[in-house]
Order: sequence, then C-alpha cells, then structure tokens
Amino acid sequence: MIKSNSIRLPIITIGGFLGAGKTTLVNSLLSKSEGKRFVVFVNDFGAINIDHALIKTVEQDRISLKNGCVCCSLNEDLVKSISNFSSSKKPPDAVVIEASGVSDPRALDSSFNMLEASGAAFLDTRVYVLDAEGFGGLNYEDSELIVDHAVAADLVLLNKCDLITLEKLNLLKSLISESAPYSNVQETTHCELPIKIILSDNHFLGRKRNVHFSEVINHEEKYTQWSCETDSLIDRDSFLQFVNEFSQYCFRSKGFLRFSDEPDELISFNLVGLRASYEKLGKRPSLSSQLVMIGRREIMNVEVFKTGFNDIQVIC
Ligand SMILES: Nc1nc2c(ncn2[C@@H]2O[C@H](COP(=O)(O)OP(=O)(O)OP(=O)(O)O)[C@@H](O)[C@H]2O)c(=O)[nH]1
Repeated sequence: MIKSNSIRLPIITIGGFLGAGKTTLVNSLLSKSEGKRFVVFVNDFGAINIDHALIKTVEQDRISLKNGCVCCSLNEDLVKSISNFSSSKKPPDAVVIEASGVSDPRALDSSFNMLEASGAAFLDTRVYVLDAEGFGGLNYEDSELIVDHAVAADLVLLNKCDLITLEKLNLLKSLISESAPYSNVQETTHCELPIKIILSDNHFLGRKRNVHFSEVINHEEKYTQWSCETDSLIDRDSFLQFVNEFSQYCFRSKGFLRFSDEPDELISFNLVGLRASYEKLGKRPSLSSQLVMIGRREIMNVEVFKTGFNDIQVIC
C-alpha cells in the first residue's frame, strides 16, 4: 500500500556477465553523482558479498540482497525496501540495482511491476555492461545469453574497449546494433561515460524497447561458487602459483587479500577469464582475506581450491 507522502523513485538496473564491469559502473556513477543521492542494491552470486564492500558510498545507502540471486525469485525484500525509501522523509534521487553476474536482468520485472502498481517506483533505465574483450572467448551458449540480455537493455555499454582491436569492436558493434536496434550502444573503458546518458530525467521512459522472446534461464543450475575466508596472512608467491592453477577451473574470482610481506595493506583481487588484477585498497582493518570463485558446475574442481587455499596461508 502506497503512503501519501511517497514519491515515485526512478530505478536504474545494471546487468552484465561475470566480471563485465558492473561494480566499476556503479562506482563511476557515484563518483559523478553531482549532488544526487543514490541508494544502491547489490546482489552478489558468491556466499561472501565482495561487491558490497567495494561500492563506494555510505553504509546506509548500500544494501546487500542476500537471499540468493535477485532474479531467481520475486524479491520481497527488494520491493519492501524500495517502497520504504520512497515514503521516507529524505527519499533518494534514484535507486540503482546491480544484479549478480549470472542473473537475467529481465527476471526482475515482476518486482518492478509490483512497485509500479503501488506507485512507489518505476523502471527508468536498464543498463547492460558487456565485456568486449571477454565476449570473443566465451562458448556459444554464454555468448547467446549475453546477446539476449543486451537486447533487453535500454543502454548497452561495450566495455573494456582498451583491451580489444578496432576490428573486433566494429564486429561487436554491428552484432549488438543488429540484435538490439532500439538500444543506445556506447563504447566505454572502465565504464566511463557522461552521467547524463544514464540519468537525464527519465529519457528512456516511453522509448521503444527491443522485442525479445527467449526464456529466462535458471542459471543456478549452470554456475556454482566456492568461497573461503581466513585471518592468516597469505604468501604472495604461493598465491600467484595458486591463481595459475585455479584459473583453469573457474571463470571468475574476486576477493580481498592480505599478503605476509605487506600485512597492513588490503589488496582487492580480480580474475576475469585468465586476466588477473590487484589493487591496493589501503588499511581497511575490518576486512580479512576472502576469496570467491565462480564457474560452470561441470568445470569447477573444489578440491583444487581447498588444497590450494590451505597451502597459501602463512602459519605465524
Ligand atoms: N582493462 C579494463 N579493465 C576493466 C574495465 N572495466 C572493468 N575492468 C576490470 O574488470 C574487473 C571486473 O570488474 P567489476 O566491475 O568488478 O565487474 P562486475 O561486472 O561487477 O563483476 P561481477 O562481480 O563478477 O559481477 C575489475 O578488475 C575491473 O577493474 C575496462 O574497461 N578495462
């Protein structure tokens, strides 16, 4: 039931396959918010919510959706929470939802329909981040799924343009433009784009959307995750060897690391396909070393992860 002092909040959804750059886009949006206030809902696939800690905003505006993947069920927590923000004394300017990297952004529609019906919020912009580098290396099934999800978006970011040739970019642009003629397609690196392309006052409302007929797939049957956490320090060289080994068994890994040669520094670790990257986050004493691995069920070898993770910890 909508309360009389409610306002209709615009919702921006951010979808994209594992490691495409969704969290990067959320942080880019927040850094350019120009005085606007966004509430961000984050839905990680892994049991440990790494993205929640990486979103750069105040705690009360960063909400973790923990009851499994946001697209797998009608998310009552999400609907209730957005309704509460809409009728709060200081409502935000917009709601941003970062879906997990294995979810189908279209499956959120039932939640949006409820919010629209109650007058609490409306779906303004559906953004899809596509990893332009990773796309060529995926199997047929995953590539098809990505095109399907892109077709459902108002705005498609062809991201990681710094990592591909112009020839590949042009091929990808033609593919997406043909499949999704009504989507606004933008080329980006680190999801950098003028904020007005996403936020200029409901300009995607009433716009023609692409027609898509494919079914929404239950991806939890296809992907699985394994996660681990430790207060022990990590041996850097052993970790590098471990990454070489486990990258064959999972597609995506992310987490935080405390190396024994630099114990005060928290390192953010990212692996997308075979590309690993490390970023210093500063002291962050509240966080210990945590790692999540995500991959296809038939390929993930959890025994390799367990043994490897035990071997990289330094006994003090
Ligand atoms: N070189 C390059 N790296 C990028 C770009 N965009 C994002 N990255 C890196 O790609 C990795 C994954 O980015 P995220 O923003 O965490 O991706 P995500 O879509 O949120 O990933 P999930 O958590 O798996 O859903 C990080 O190491 C980013 O710094 C880009 O345009 N170029």
